[in-house]
Formats: sequence, C-alpha cells, structure tokens
Amino acid sequence: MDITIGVLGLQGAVREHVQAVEACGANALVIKSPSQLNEVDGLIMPGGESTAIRKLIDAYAFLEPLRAFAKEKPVFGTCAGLILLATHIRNSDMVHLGLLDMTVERNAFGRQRESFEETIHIKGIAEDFTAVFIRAPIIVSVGDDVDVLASIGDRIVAVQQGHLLATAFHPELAGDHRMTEHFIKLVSKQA
Ligand SMILES: NC(=O)CC[C@H](N)C(=O)O
Repeated sequence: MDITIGVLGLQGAVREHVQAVEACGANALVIKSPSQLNEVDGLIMPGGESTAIRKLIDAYAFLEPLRAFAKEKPVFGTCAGLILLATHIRNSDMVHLGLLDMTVERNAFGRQRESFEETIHIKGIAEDFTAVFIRAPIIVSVGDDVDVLASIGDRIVAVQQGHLLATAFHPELAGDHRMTEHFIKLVSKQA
C-alpha cells in the first residue's frame, strides 16, 4: 500500500501515532512545516494540549494550509486534535480549523476521572475497543451531516463527517489499531 499519512508534529503524542500508522502498513511522515502537507495523502492531528498546539500553528503559519488540506483530504483529530477540528468550543469564542460541525467541551470528564480506560463500541469498526481518555474533551452536540460512531452514555466520543474523523480518546495508545486502520482506509479511497 503506497499511502503516506502525515502526523502533525508540533506537540503531543506524535511518535505513538507514527508507530500506529506504520503498524497498519502505511508510511508515516512527521509534519513540521506547512509545505510538507503536499507530500501526504491524509493527516492525523494528535492529542496533547490544544492551546499549546494552536500557538505553534500560528507561530509556523499552519492555520490556512491546514484548513485548505482538510477541505481536500482526510484528517483525523484525536483528543486535542478533535478540539482543533471543531466548529464550536463550549464556553469559548475560540475556533481553530472550524471544519467538523460539532460543539466540544474541553476537559469534560472532570478532575476525578482525568485519565481512564473504557471499553467502547465503535460503529462499524470495533465491538470492544479499549479507549484511553486523557483529560479528554467530549462532543456535546453534532450537526446533521455528522455520523456518531461512539458514545459513553450521552457523551459522544467518536464522529465522522465525510473525510473528517475525530475521537475524544487516544486510539494510538491502546495497541489496537482498528481506528487507525479505519482512517487509512478512508485515505486509500480518496488517494
Ligand atoms: N489528551 C488530550 O489531547 C487532552 C486535550 C486537552 N485537555 C486540551 O484541551 O487540549
């Protein structure tokens, strides 16, 4: 398979995503400058700290190139990456890429449960996925064109809108690559 997936390499769980992509048999490229986006078929925006990543996005003039990329090609945002994709952030005027039609709430599981694992069902992808949540956001509501892939109670934790995919959890940390594989399939269809 000659697919190359970029992993936005500004801050956060970059190396783990590279390993997950390679474990799925695709090539991975750590993206540190906007011009490298021309070399990849899809992009993963990792978890980390969305405000820190945004500062670096601005410092390296990444915002418009990322928006343009995501309009054409598949993007997978995990945790902080999900926040970067959202059209609305609850209790904030901040919008980053503003492309995936959803309202997210940052750090929504509260202090007691800052980090935990939960076995979840991901529609069409996995019956029993061990999802790792780290100071995770939740998706509070989604637009009509957004497909909800997984929830915990009434908290939405995975969605897809066309070629945009987002999870509140860290799929690269579970040692189970089905979510990454799903993204690579999405990329192959479009590449
Ligand atoms: N693991 C994560 O990516 C946490 C996200 C972080 N709490 C934020 O708001 O950006």
